[in-house]
Amino acid sequence: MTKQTLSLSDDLLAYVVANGSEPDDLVRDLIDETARVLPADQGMQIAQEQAAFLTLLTKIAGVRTAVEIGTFTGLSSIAIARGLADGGRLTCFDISDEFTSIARRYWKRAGLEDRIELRLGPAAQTLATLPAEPHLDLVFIDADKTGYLGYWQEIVPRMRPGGLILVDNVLRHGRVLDPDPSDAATIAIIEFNRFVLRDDRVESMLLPIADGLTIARRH
Ligand SMILES: C[S@@+](CC[C@H](N)C(=O)[O-])C[C@H]1O[C@@H](n2cnc3c(N)ncnc32)[C@H](O)[C@@H]1O
Repeated sequence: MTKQTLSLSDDLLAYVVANGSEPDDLVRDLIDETARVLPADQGMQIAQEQAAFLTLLTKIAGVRTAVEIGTFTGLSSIAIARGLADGGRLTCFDISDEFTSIARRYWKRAGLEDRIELRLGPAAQTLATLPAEPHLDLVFIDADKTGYLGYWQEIVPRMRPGGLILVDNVLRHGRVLDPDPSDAATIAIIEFNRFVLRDDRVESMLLPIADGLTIARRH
């Protein structure tokens, strides 16, 4: 028995993906196109095992109303939209028309365009256009790291009891351990993680998947 999460070699990660997270042709094309067209930004895309996890979790939770903050070229939005219950809807927030024009093309190809709505603009402002009452079943936060705490504060009151909030990159590739971090994103994530831990509106844990994924359930 081991008490420690394995650190994955490339081969072991490939095994993990091959055993349950293998992308289909559409997702493979999206990953390839993102790498070809946006080589400097491709690292922003979620990992394949995270995509599979998002789809499964969305199904398990019977999600009907979902929000994503940070869409990029569309991998996580496709993963969530594929898991939605019948009649379910995903609203995506992003600031980039360039990145999301690729996402929109793949939503159409996947037959998901009727389930997904895109709202362009800085999420700090556009999130305020959501109804104020608790109505969200699942939210995925994966945009600018310095904005996380503000997005959290907008989102938590809008979650239904039992609703799930997922937050990506909460380990900053290990930089959260830096005793004197110099980059604003890492400082913001350390503060964000501390805040979530003490937020008694939710029960949460930090999953060591990819670059760290917080999963929180609204009381
Ligand atoms: C890490 S990427 C998202 C990756 C995406 N979830 C995926 O699976 O491919 C971050 C995204 O956040 C967007 N973004 C950055 N700042 C933003 C802001 N202030 N408001 C809304 N979106 C923002 C960027 O345009 C980018 O597409």
